Amino acid sequence: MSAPSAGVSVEDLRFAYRRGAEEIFDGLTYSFTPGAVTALTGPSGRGKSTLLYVLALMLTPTTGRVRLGETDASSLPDRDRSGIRAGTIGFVFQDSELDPSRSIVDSVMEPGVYAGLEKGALEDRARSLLARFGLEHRADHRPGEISGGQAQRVAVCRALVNEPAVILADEPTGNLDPDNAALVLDALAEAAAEGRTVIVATHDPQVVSRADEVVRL
Ligand SMILES: Nc1ncnc2c1ncn2[C@@H]1O[C@H](COP(=O)(O)OP(=O)(O)OP(=O)(O)O)[C@@H](O)[C@H]1O
Repeated sequence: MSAPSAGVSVEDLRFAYRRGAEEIFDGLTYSFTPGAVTALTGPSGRGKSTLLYVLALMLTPTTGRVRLGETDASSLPDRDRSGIRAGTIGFVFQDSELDPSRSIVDSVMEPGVYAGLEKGALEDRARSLLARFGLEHRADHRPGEISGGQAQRVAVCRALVNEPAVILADEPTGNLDPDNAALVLDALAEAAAEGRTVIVATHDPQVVSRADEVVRL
């Protein structure tokens, strides 16, 4: 499992989805604090999700840098970026993006399989995470057989399973009732307390009020 890292920062960041399209971020420079939950907030369309994708090394900045620890990750070749992503980053997608052909427990385990973790220990951890979020009875079902809110909690389990140094979550409470939202926020706060860097894009005032730091785009 990965140890918590020295953190994530961006320098003079700009990004455009296409050549000639309007640039997002306008030269953003910011260091995200390890051991803290940082909420990314601001009006729809400002680039909260895009910033998470850039931090996750899924999109390459048009200009500027993304650093993970001491590494300038934005300049690395694709294969190296995939390796860093698998070993260091847990990502909660806004719409869960679970593979319909896999069982829930297999979906939760998948990032650990990519990271080369031992199967038995990985399955135990996946099942205990599902139990924490009240989903142990859904572990052997498929994504088509669970609700949107349950899928969102599964996506959170998937992001936590590797105990990654960096956790990026896109509206992780968007489909949840207040009790389940609190469960997710407790888990993210606990991950931060372990020294991880936790960054959450959100419109949810409950998430913003519980965050240690807030970045408004
Ligand atoms: N795949 C894409 N191709 C082209 N433009 C995109 C793409 N995804 C997002 N955009 C544009 O980039 C800008 C930032 O979008 P993004 O989804 O990052 O904003 P956001 O702040 O997360 O919004 P929301 O709060 O509505 O989720 C918007 O103008 C959006 O239309």
